[in-house]
Amino acid sequence: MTSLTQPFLSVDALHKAFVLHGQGGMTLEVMRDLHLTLSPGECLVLSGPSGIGKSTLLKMLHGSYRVTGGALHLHFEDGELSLGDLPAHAWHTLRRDVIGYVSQFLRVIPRVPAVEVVMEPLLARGVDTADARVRAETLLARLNLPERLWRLPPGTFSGGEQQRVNIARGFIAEHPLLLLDEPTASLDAANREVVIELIQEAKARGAALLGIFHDEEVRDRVADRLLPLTPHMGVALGAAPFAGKEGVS
Ligand SMILES: Nc1ncnc2c1ncn2[C@@H]1O[C@H](COP(=O)(O)OP(=O)(O)OP(=O)(O)O)[C@@H](O)[C@H]1O
Repeated sequence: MTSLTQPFLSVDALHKAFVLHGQGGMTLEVMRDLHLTLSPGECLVLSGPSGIGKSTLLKMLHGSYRVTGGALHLHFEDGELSLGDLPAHAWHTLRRDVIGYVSQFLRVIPRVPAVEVVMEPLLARGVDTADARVRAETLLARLNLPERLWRLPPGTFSGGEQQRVNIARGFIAEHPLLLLDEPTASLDAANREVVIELIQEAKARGAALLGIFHDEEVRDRVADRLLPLTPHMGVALGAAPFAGKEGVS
């Protein structure tokens, strides 16, 4: 991968509609004319009421939902990449090397121990197994996951324990773009603090972060800007600078 540019991500006139095949092909429009830019080292936080399309935007940026109009671009020093028309194998490479995603819930794989779930993104990049294990254990310890759990599959872990495995897996590979969908939702205060630190460290190393945080304290401490999504998405290009309150323009 080559160097990142300013902005690193741009979203122009984005449109999303779902076709509901179970409802006679009815169309549900959830996003219209969304614009945003995101630079390296910056954390942009999406806000707005439930159902407005925050998670849908992250899923389009991670390739799990199709874009129905407009453009998504990543900008590198030697050119730009349009995410709207990428083949599946390109998404695989992009998710491995460029775009990380931390959702609220861990996708549990039966029989795979927690530490291996966390190591996997590094192994996919060819990092040596011993090195990957040390880095995974360091993160799990930092997130206060008891050592006795590291070698167990996380299927039976509590919600907060699973979420910490998920966070470790999401942050371990230091992706240049990180999508965070309520990563602190079921964490206690001490572990929320660790996640805030991980986000601040990611920003310091130049990662661009786009997140959803319902916890106002976390949001206020990590956000450089807020992007309030409004019905029908008349959202101005590049949201207003963040001044500690939602919707400041
Ligand atoms: N796969 C899908 N098929 C059909 N409709 C969907 C699909 N995914 C999301 N939607 C709809 O899109 C709208 C936006 O959902 P989304 O999850 O993005 O909202 P949100 O802003 O993240 O909400 P919340 O804050 O409650 O998580 C909702 O009306 C939802 O029902």
